[in-house]
Amino acid sequence: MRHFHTADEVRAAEAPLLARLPEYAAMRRAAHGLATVVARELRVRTGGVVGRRVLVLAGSGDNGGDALFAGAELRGRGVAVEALLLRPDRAHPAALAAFRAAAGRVVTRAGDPDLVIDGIVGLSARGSLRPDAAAIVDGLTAPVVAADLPSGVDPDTGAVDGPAVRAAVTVAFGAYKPVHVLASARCGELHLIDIGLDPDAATITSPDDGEVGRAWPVPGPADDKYSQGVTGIMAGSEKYPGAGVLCTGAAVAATSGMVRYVGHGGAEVVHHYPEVVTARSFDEAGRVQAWVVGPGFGTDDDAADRLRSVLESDVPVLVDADGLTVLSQRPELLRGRSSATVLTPHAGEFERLTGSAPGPDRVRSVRALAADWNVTVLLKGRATVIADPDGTVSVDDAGSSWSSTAGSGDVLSGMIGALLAAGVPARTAAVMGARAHSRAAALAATDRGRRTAAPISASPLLRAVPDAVGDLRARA
Ligand SMILES: NC(=O)C1=CN([C@@H]2O[C@H](COP(=O)(O)OP(=O)(O)OC[C@H]3O[C@@H](n4cnc5c(N)ncnc54)[C@H](O)[C@@H]3O)[C@@H](O)[C@H]2O)[C@@H](O)CC1
Ligand SMILES: [K+]
Repeated sequence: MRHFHTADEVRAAEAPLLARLPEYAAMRRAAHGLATVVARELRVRTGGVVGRRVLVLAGSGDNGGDALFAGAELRGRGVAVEALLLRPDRAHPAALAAFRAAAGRVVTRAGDPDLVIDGIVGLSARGSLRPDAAAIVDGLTAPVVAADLPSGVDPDTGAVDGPAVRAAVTVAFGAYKPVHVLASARCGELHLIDIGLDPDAATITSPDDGEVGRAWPVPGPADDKYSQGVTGIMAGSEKYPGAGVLCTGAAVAATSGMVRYVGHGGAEVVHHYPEVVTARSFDEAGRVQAWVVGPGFGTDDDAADRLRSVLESDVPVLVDADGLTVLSQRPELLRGRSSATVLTPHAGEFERLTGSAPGPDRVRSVRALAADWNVTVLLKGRATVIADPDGTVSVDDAGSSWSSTAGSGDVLSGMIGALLAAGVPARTAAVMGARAHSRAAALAATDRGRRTAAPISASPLLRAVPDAVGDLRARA
């Protein structure tokens, strides 16, 4: 499990550490880790360390101090290090003294370095890069190694509302911060340096692939089709039969139990998946352990009646797509639910549900909806944010955007529905489904082996689900 600590959580954990250690010891540990990573990057990228050129961009706080201390250490390893001080009058005094003592040069122009260390701003960052820093960063061509986090990106929300650093590598000090999962594309390759920080458990986490693989339900010796969970799918319509096919197919692929389909697209579904049992109505469906309701099933009064029937049942229900539109008009349908409810909106559906877009602080917005409506919410995105009503948040970083394609959400909801039917708790099911879904998208984009990825649609994504689950289980 990876934990992502907010700036306040890191500061709370920093206080006892700083009280215990000699002055600058924590910074020196951070700087040593940073210098080690930079030296490794120089070796990989240029074939050596001695005589290579590194530019340190140092702001006015401890983040600049870390970068200058690292610059001093790299000087000791024979690197030609220059430092550009964004606020020369406020540069970290001890770190600047160490840098000068190591014969580091302070310059006023960026030059032509092999690598850049971004020590402009760290945990105390507010807003995007200021114009002077933005102009310098804009002119860089060398790869950037960010100290703690890429400057200009909000540490707690990952929001970028103006110029910001795009790092090739980020070296996190003491703990991962939310920016590292919410804006992973800005961070590049991540390294964590142990500086002796021992923070409490974070409220934002992300499971490892191995944990997802270990928890994936597979049939045991005593299992039969019913004991592994029966998933009910209410999706698709005469107008949109594809949503029913994709959603049902994903439930079939995700676990080994049984899938029932209810709706107007039964013939299409059975044509693709003969193992699916169909019914015309909810009342005729038979026993189901979790429902997925909404993809492509319409938003009229009939759809609302069907949604009501499902929500009145006492099993977990996932509401997606058209189901969310209906719910946004009739939130009272959730009243009295005795079992878990999972809502899986994209940003537009989120706005329909709450009246406002998720905004820059996606974690806060998702938490608020989950608490207000007493549901588990999964907000889709490159970083998918999942919150329980008690405020616990999991984030799945897809690592790519190949799944941004029509019908991909229907696949996701079918997979999560099957996990719910297998008895996996709501937030865990959502985060496991999201992880397998992003893995399947990445596998499909490379056709499970092609060297260069290419765009995909939802059908190859769905076909890659068993390989994705197998991959995750292999990491268990
Ligand atoms: N306290 C410690 O002993 C440790 C601190 N660490 C480092 O300290 C960093 C935090 O340092 P600080 O709290 O001094 O603050 P920062 O270095 O993050 O920021 C310094 C100052 O920059 C200004 N600033 C804010 N947003 C800005 C922006 N967008 N553009 C330009 N300037 C901006 C603010 O005045 C802020 O106080 C961490 O990220 C980490 O790198 C690590 O060395 C670990 C140990
Ligand atoms: K930084």
